[in-house]
Amino acid sequence: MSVAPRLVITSNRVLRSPAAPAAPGTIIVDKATGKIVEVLDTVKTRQDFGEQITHQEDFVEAVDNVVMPGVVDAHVHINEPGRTHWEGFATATKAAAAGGVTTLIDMPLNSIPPTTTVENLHIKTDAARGQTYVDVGFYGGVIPTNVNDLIPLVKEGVKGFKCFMIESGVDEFPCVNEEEIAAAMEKFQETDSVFMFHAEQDCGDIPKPEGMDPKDYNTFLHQRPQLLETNAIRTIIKLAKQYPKVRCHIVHLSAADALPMIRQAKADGVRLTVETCPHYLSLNSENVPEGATEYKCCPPIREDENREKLWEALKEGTIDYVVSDHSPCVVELKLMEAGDFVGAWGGIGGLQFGIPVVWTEARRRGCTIQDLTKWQSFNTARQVGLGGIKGSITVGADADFVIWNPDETFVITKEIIEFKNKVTPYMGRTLHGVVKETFVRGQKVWTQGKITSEVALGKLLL
Ligand SMILES: NC(=O)NC(NC(N)=O)C(=O)[O-]
Ligand SMILES: [Zn+2]
Ligand SMILES: [Zn+2]
Repeated sequence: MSVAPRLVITSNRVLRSPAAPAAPGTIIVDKATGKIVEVLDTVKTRQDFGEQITHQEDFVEAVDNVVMPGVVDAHVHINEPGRTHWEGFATATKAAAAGGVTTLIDMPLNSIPPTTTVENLHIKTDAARGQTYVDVGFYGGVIPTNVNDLIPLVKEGVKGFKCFMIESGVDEFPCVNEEEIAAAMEKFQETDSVFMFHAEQDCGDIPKPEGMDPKDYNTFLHQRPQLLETNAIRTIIKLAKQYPKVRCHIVHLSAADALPMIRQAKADGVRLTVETCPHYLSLNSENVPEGATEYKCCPPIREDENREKLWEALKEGTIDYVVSDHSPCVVELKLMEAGDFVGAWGGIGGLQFGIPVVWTEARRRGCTIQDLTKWQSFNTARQVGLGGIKGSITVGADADFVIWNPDETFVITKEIIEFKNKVTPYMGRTLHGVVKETFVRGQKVWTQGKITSEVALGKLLL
């Protein structure tokens, strides 16, 4: 009688889902399908599995390291094709694997062409195929001219749509006005697709930075006040009420001033979800060094007091989850030598460091690994329609795991960064939370600081 080969992982700290704390467990995976077939609540031994273990490395004893559902990073800019020198599929997904991210969802802009038509989506997926070390899904974009492309993109399997309410930073992806948003909502109300907003809206109230020092972070902060975010979010909530069937989502929330409005909208039953990012939860404007443009992103990193309010909102569930918004560019466009905050590209490189950046802050606020799983794996998976498949360790789900040590620290250096352009505001920081091994559908893709799969086995999720 032949036995089905298994991968077995044991640990004293298995975190199955946000519903229960870490506890001893044994996870049994069918190697043929990459699915979890059984989860036991005791730590078994190698002998318990006999011939079901065909290779020594298929029995993994994590001991006191945490075994958690792989992170689902639902907001990443991979700029291939067209701007592959900014970021490509191979480098981005290696960085993901290194950071315990087993699924990422790619944003529709910064690659050329942007993902705004079915044809463009195919150009994107052709570029991705065979290059990804983790699983990758795709968002479509809403721009002024593609209202008739939206439903076809939904049918192709995009995981949602992003639009901008202010210039996006790239010419190929223009922003939309209220009328154009409403026209897109007409389409989306027949679907379950999520409509995501870059929520900054200029109602003629941006002060010009004239006479201000471009190397001073406050000059940039002054140009992107909280008001832009509250303007946009007020508009989004108004439109969401007009189209109550449409799932609306605010990406990368930075402005705590918008929280009362969001709380009220959620209490009123508006279909609204909200994300924030590790940089808004860990960095503050008071500590941005002069000319340090690696900190520039839109909306901006704000004051420490604002950051604490974001933490409160995350803990209470007003903010639903945390994503990287990894949006890098080539070093030159960061204008680091000039230290010009006004002219530099806005976007932060941070994929790979989501777990340690959030965990380092979370642990000193009394949050748990359960919370982290909810914010970075469970809720994000559910958001993009992958609940039950990704984001939890449960029978029938994909065997996507990150094994990590929450108590160990490490230092971020250029040498350990896997993403293409080694620019990040976290450089030199000592963080808690060391990723040891990453598994995607039962295959070990990362161990001991290295990629372990010789071929890129990531799946495109369409
Ligand atoms: N063009 C961009 O990638 N923009 C991104 N830039 C940031 N966040 O600074 C974003 O998500 O808006
Ligand atoms: Zn954005
Ligand atoms: Zn983004």
